[in-house]
Amino acid sequence: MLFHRYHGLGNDYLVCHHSVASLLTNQQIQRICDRHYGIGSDGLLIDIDDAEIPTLRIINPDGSEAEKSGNGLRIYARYLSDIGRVGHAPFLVNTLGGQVRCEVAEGAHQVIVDMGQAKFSPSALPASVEGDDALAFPLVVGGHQLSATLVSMGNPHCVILVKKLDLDLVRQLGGEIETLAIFPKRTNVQFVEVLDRNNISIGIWERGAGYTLASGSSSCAAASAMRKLGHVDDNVTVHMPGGTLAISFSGDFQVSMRGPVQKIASVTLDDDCFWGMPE
Ligand SMILES: N[C@H](CCC[C@H](N)C(=O)O)C(=O)O
Repeated sequence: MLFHRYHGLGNDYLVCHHSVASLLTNQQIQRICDRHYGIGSDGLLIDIDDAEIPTLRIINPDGSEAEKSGNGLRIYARYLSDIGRVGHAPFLVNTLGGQVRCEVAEGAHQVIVDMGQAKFSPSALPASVEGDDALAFPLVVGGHQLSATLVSMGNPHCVILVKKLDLDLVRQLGGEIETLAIFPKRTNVQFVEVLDRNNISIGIWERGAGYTLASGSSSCAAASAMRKLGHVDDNVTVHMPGGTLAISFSGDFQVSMRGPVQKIASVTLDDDCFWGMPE
């Protein structure tokens, strides 16, 4: 079975055709994503090419399915370019979290994705929080008084504004916030420090993946929350441990993301990877 391994700012994914994915159980996908017993990855991207518009499914390392992934979409767009299915003209991609527009820039190392509209209604995540939006609301987690803003990019995000970013706190509290009862489908988590009106620094805890070096939808959500709160302007550089993404806003919180993609390898998986697993 053939997999293609890419990363976007250190948020790495395996890509495979749906004819390969259809042979795999959810347990086997989790094994493939394991960094010791499998190839290792922050998730699996499944290319569904039997429709006129390319369709992407996104499976997290814990086997859960995500509605959208920003780095995943940039990687998928680059993969479609590498296999010659698209050129440099913009094209549409369908995801569970909605249709997006992608463009692979010259040289294929930069990809632009119009990620759709940021939504602030708790019901969009979903989250069981009263009101039309949940902006800078108090959340007590692990004895810490936090200020949370909820955003949907098609997938759910809980954005925590802090004075000073502490990545250890992201690792310490991320999993507890991810699984709070107010998030029936769990949530992605970002801790955000506003550097100035055009720069933010974020730490990421991903739903179904844990701490990651970068996240596209998290960057969009964090920048959108800070814009909604009036802390940033229409163009924001998001600084993450894995690198930076350029986020820009148009209209009513329509979010565009531009950033790099690199191919690492194509990998043929040996069936022995699954030896000893329950049938
Ligand atoms: N784990 C996320 C999906 C991947 C998000 C991240 N890798 C990105 O680049 O947006 C979720 O369950 O919503």
